[in-house]
Amino acid sequence: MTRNVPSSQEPRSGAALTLEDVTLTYPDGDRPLTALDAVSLAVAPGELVAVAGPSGSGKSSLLAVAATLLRPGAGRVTVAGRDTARMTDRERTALRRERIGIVFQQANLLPSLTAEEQLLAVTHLRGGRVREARGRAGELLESVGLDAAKRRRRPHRLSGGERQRVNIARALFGGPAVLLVDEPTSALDHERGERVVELLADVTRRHRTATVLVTHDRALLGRADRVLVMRDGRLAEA
Ligand SMILES: Nc1ncnc2c1ncn2[C@@H]1O[C@H](COP(=O)(O)OP(=O)(O)OP(=O)(O)O)[C@@H](O)[C@H]1O
Repeated sequence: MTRNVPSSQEPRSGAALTLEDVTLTYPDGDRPLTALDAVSLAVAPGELVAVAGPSGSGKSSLLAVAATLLRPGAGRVTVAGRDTARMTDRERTALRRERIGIVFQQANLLPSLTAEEQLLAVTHLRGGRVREARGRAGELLESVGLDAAKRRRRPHRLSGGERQRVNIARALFGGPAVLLVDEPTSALDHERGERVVELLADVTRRHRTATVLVTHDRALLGRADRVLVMRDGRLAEA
């Protein structure tokens, strides 16, 4: 279902994620390579924005800047209303942990932990109470479609799609304002890929995350509220 979300790329007040005129260059011999060229984007809570575009066009760079993993050479990135350039490294790390959920292509799950423990490890890292977190971990895994038996399985006993569901539940566990997803279906067949994108649309609405989904797969774009295309480091409406 497409919802009535303003289609402007201009940063709006109330957006959970904004990029304003963001430029990113990588060193490349004598001439720096411009991976992001004056990119602006605003994503509202509960909105799913898909970014398509050819290989090497800058999609992963966009996610890395939004995740505050790379600092732009120019422009501004705000997350949950905070200007990330004005933060110390420590504050940025805390912001990333607490407000940003990241889902990469491969579900980077720890082989020795059960699905439930993958989520609880996040609590442990943050110094939270594992006992209280257990109920929430169970609920989240249930909500992404893992029943009680599967929640007790280690990754090698889960399917690729189920592993990606655990990955999504883990990214949601801390209650992020922003969810950044890079090619989540690249290791899945088409039908499983579609179901994972359906799930992303669903969690975006239920958890009110500002979600950016990078995908090569044009067939998956129909689930997004907005589709943008990256070409040579520039972002445009599809
Ligand atoms: N660490 C780096 N150092 C130098 N150049 C880089 C680096 N990372 C990416 N690039 C270059 O920046 C450009 C954008 O790369 P990016 O990975 O963002 O593209 P992409 O659209 O995500 O590609 P793909 O769909 O193949 O993953 C490409 O020309 C790439 O070669």
